Amino acid sequence: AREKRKKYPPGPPPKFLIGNLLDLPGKRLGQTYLEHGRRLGSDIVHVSALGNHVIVANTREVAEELLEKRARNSSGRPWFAMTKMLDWEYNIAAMDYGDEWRKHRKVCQQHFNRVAAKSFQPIQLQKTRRMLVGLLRFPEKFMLHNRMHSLSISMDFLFGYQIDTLDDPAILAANKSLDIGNPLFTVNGSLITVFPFLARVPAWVPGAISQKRAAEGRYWTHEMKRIPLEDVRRRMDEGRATPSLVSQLLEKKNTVGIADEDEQIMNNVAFTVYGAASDTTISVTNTFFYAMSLHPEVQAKAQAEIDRIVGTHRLPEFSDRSSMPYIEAIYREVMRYGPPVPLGVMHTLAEDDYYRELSQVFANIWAMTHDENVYKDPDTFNPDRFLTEDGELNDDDRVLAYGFGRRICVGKHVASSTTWITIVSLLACINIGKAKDEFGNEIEVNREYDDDGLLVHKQPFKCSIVPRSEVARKLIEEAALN
Ligand code: HEM
Repeated sequence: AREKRKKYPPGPPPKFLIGNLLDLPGKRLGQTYLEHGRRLGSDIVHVSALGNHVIVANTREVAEELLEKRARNSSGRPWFAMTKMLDWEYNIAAMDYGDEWRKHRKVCQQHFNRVAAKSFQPIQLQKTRRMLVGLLRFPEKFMLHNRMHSLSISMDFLFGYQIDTLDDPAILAANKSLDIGNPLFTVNGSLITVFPFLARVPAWVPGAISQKRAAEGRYWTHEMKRIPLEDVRRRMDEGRATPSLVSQLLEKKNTVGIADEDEQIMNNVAFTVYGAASDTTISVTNTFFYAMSLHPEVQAKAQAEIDRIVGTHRLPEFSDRSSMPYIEAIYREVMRYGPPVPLGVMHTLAEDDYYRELSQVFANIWAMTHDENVYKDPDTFNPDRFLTEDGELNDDDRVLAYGFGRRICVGKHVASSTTWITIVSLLACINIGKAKDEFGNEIEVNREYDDDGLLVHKQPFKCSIVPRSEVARKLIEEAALN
């Protein structure tokens, strides 16, 4: 046993059986593991509990070595007893490395690669303009508009499903299902839930899911799948379906016919993406609102670039993207400053590769994007760090927030264009600043984030949102008519 122990990198001392479980907070894990690493003088940290091992890679070099150079042995996901109990086997992010995953990933690549992802641009543009209208009418509800925005984009391209309210039953079901399933993907989750006799993990153990909660999870997962599928089928029968990934597949099924397996794969892609695409993008856009409310100087510089390239008499289009390095730098900086999945998603390190026993590796994306040796003053929001002295983009173009290796986010081109068009359209039309109280005093912005161990979200905060000019207001109103 001593031999084995020696093979693991350093970590906080484990307690008998429960190991490090009770030492580990459920929040701010990026920071916690970075601090452990610093204290131990190591860029890899090891924690264990109940016979499960987790390795956290704190630097980009270690993550690239383990998850990219050794990708053949580090592209799996653990077998979760809970995945089955929650009926989460549809979820591509949770599938182990193998043929099943490969087939699903291939379909994702076909639809979400850099070129194919362009077909979603009309939807992204239309929904972004709708968000602008919402902000004009109810600016204080910016976080709700942001949620609607992100969800309505993916539900539209996946199912042609239109969302008009956040009380939409498909959205409620997805939220409930994800609330129960997401904790599996956290460090604490992987320390306990890969445990085959999960049912015996007592309910007081952080992250344990009771049988009752699992049953609830199954119910909501079922609803989350049923509602949009029934909707798209009904609209097709009535001849009023708009083109979407699922409707195109059903169309093909009704004409030339397709294998049941292909239908199942497409459905799984749609169900997975509706979870994977929304909360992540929502988190990024809220971080953008937050950063803008604190940095009027960044906003002014961005608006000068927009006015120079786009002018003030039309709204930005995707074709403007490559002409605006400063906006691109803001996109990169938002992703660096507030990576929505700070510890990424675990990869299983196959036996006999690096360490003797099976373990899960997490890439500490937060630590990498806040590494002082790479990013000076990492806690300061500063897009200039992505520009050269003459204002061109520098070569730091890898967005680490999308993860690593063969499991890297397969939706990164979709995510990038949704985020970009949102950022540039908001900057073009509105000014974001600190809100004022009834006496005209600025209200301090709440800086805290909520954190469920997988995703981080800005806590609600107040900011002021006003049209940049009368011309901008008119542009938004005209866009609403299209
Ligand atoms: C800013 C938004 C987004 C961020 C920050 C993000 C981040 C991530 C991360 C960190 C992973 C895990 C990578 C790893 O295991 O190393 C992931 C996986 C995934 N993402 Fe995204 N994502 C975003 C948006 C999207 C969108 C828009 C889609 C779909 C169109 C998507 C689909 C997926 C899928 C299907 C997986 C699972 C891939 C697999 O396990 O093979 N994501 N994402």
